Amino acid sequence: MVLLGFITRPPHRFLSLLCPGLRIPQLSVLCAQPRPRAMAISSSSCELPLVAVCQVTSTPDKQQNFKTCAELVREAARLGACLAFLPEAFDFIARDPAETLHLSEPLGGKLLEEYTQLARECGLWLSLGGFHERGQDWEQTQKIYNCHVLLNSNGAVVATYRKTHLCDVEIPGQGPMCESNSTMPGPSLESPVSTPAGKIGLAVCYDMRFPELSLALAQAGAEILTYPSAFGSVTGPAHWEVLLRARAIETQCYVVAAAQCGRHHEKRASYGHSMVVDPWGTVVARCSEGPGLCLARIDLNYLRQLRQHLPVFQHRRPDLYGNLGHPLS
Ligand SMILES: O=C(O)CNC(=O)[C@H](CS)NC(=O)CCC(=O)C(=O)O
Repeated sequence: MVLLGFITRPPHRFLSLLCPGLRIPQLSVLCAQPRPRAMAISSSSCELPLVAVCQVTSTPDKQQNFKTCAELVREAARLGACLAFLPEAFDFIARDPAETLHLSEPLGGKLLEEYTQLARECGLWLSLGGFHERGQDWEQTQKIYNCHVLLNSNGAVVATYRKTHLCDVEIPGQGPMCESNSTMPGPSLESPVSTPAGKIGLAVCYDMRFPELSLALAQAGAEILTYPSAFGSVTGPAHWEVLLRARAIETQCYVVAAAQCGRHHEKRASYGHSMVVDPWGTVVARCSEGPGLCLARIDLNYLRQLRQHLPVFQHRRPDLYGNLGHPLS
């Protein structure tokens, strides 16, 4: 007999963990609870789209960074992923703003061309989480954008989002960050984009601290929120997972966060712990400290059921606090 019932706890679909940086043999199942029968009949897990999250330690060496990212993307494709996510600054992390500007390229430059070839070769979509982009106003401003670029499996640019909240902060113990020294804030949000894994809302790193942005993306139809990041080593342990899980729970979206990890150069290190969070707030895949890959299946039926059972978007009171997160552009 098949029991169709209320979902009493999040049904965990295929959850595997792959971190080549670790010594322990990988491909462990993160959550041991069996899937409720009612969910098992709604969709077979191997038909669900698989996404891969890549964790790297970018340095100022662009060619080496490309090699590392390309290896992970090829591995993601071999494992059956339809979409691979790379972190903020996947192209490079420089030692100072002058070097950042020097190493930056336009979207039509050589590096993006290499990623176009890679997407085509592997036949998967790529979220390039934070490209140091020389925009159209480069000649006047001599500043760049922190641009999240989405490529389809033909290597075509299907969307770009330029980070709107710049990280100008001074956290004791972490060293000052002043992104606006080299970077211009993006002018607008980007409507969620249809991909083989679901509708993706684009953001970058520090943007995750602004729930207004995630609400705007969710209200515009996002099913997956993406926060490619290079989180610091002090804010990381304190805030990273809490913020990502909060964004997932309150928007009822999957959250995919590819992260930088380890030491980039003598002055800078990142926290790592890339993860995928499901709309219930469960971390369904995660990397550890080192470079590597983790994978998760995206179950949009589960997302829709959860939104029916817990209809927070129908319970909002914009009459009390305004229509936060509206409109998109
Ligand atoms: O510098 C580059 O090349 C790319 N940009 C970044 O790495 C940015 C600005 S320095 N990092 C963050 O936003 C970290 C946010 C953070 O750590 C937090 O919100 O706690």
